[in-house]
Order: sequence, then C-alpha cells, then structure tokens
Amino acid sequence: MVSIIAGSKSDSNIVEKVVKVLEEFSVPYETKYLSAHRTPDLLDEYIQSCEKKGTKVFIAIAGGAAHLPGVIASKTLKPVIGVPVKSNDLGGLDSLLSIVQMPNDIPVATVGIDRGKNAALLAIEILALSDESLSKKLKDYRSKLVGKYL
Ligand SMILES: Nc1c(C(=O)O)ncn1[C@@H]1O[C@H](COP(=O)(O)O)[C@@H](O)[C@H]1O
Repeated sequence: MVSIIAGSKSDSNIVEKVVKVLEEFSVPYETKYLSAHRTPDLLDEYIQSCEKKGTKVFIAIAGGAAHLPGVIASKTLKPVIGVPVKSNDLGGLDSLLSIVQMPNDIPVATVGIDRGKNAALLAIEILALSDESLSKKLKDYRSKLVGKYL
C-alpha cells in the first residue's frame, strides 16, 4: 500500500523511522533502495511495478542532490512524500531545498529534515481518507499526545 524508496543504504536509519510508524498502524509497506542517479532504469521498472501492485502513496527518502522524490513524482499520479536526509556537508538544507522546490505541475509533499515519522503519519492520513478504521486509529493516536508530551 505504501512504497518506501530510499536513495542509499546509508539512509536506512530514516527508513526505520517510517517503518516503525507504519507497523504501529498495521499499514502494509514495501521498502526499496533505488536511486534516480545511480540506478535510473531499475527505479523506473520498480515504479511501473508499483502501479500494477496498487501502491497508493510513495515515501521517497534522499539526501544531498535529492532528485529521487521528484523523479518518482514525475512517473506516477500517486502522492509522493519526500523526506530530506541530513547531509554531512550542508546539514540537510541541500536535501530539503532539492525536494521542496519542485517546479509547477509535479508536486512532492515535503516533510522536515530526517522526519521519517511525519512522512509515515502523512501517508496514513492520506490512506485514512478512504479507510475508516485507519481514521479511527489516527484519532486514538492524536488523543494520546496530551499524555505523551504535556
Ligand atoms: N539523493 C540521492 C539519490 C537520488 O536523488 O537519486 N540517490 C542517492 N542519493 C543520496 O545520496 C546520499 C549519499 O549516499 P551514499 O551514502 O550512498 O554516498 C544518500 O542520502 C542518498 O539518499
């Protein structure tokens, strides 16, 4: 239902943040490491296979010159959520700006740097639009925030 694609195995800590939340909500997902730069043909094949499998939302995790989310968005009509990864050189500002400043017509919903948790929650909110039991789980999750943080 949710396809998580990260640009490199070095992004696995962010992938884990996404997976943790999706599992908490029992949302089916698939994880792949593919790059728009390094493995463009494999990425293309995988996105085509997702269309057949019925993927509803993509989460794309990438750092540096983070073209991956935009390239995925260019190849599908499904929503794409981009997660910029903190980089050693520019602290993730490079990743953030690469993802958030998409040209008109091909949007990517962008969360904060390393915010895999929010990407998963946003994907769940999208899925919950047409899934009442998921919507109820989200309400329960929100109602527990008061006790958790305050
Ligand atoms: N941004 C992209 C893309 C892409 O956009 O296609 N492919 C890899 N990467 C990113 O390069 C960073 C460093 O990767 P390495 O650690 O493998 O050198 C990672 O954060 C990855 O997401």
